[in-house]
Amino acid sequence: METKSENRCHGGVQGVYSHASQACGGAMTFGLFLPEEAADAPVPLLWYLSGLTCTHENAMTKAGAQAWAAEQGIALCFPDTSPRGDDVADDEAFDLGQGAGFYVNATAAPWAPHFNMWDYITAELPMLLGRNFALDMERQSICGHSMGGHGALTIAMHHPERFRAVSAFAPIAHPTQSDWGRKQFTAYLGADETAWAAHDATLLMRERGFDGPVLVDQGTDDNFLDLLMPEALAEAMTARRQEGAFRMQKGYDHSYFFMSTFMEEHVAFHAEALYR
Ligand SMILES: N[C@@H](CCC(=O)N[C@@H](CSC=O)C(=O)NCC(=O)O)C(=O)O
Repeated sequence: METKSENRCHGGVQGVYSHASQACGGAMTFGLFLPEEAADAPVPLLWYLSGLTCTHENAMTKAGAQAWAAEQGIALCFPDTSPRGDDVADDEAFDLGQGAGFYVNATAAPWAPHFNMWDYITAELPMLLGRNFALDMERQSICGHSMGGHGALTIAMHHPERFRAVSAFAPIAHPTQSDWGRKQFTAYLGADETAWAAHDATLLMRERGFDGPVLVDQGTDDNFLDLLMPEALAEAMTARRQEGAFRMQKGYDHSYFFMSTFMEEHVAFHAEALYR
């Protein structure tokens, strides 16, 4: 692992690190914020999964999460959203290929050799973090935005034993029925739609739900509402009687102004679950 940068931040350290990833077949970069408490003992970890076009840097520099994580004594991990590099497949569109890994393991050409973000986020990166930093991996929680909200919800519902809580900002809520999902699943997973269901938050909510609290915030003025399909997830949460809250926030759009507004509440929500 290589340290790219470390900056003092809200009494702790905001680091950026790169490492050779087996899952993604090349170098991957991530951001990790450690609060000052990590100097003395392992601290709980909150994952933040980012959306389309993002690297590890967008949320790290625009969401304002470190202030609230420092207050709660929680670490934050900001992974990249896809494998990168000249030898990695890509597409001209911003919503496919590099910057758009969709948190799945690709099985179809030309994506399969590198696009294994599911394994990267659920297996390889947690192992690396646990071995190299003062993190209490028995206390993890996960959140994300848009494509990252989809990733956070689907990963949490597949790993309820690992994550104490899950939250999402404007998640891609029903990707098997949206052009943000159908296009990428066809490319990464192939045309057989039975392989897609495991990566649809609404279908997973209907089928199994999450064994812990769920918080979803969605802006009413989001320019991508038709693609996100929040109503499907809200309906599934209600039908399952899922513990949690689904909030429509008046006037907010899809930008980081939205996330930074509600980040304090999301971090506090996770802190409550992590310190219970
Ligand atoms: N460039 C695109 C819009 C891309 C966009 O809005 N990306 C969002 C995530 S969307 C769902 O996953 C984002 O987080 N962008 C990074 C940022 O720093 O805002 C277009 O022009 O339509």
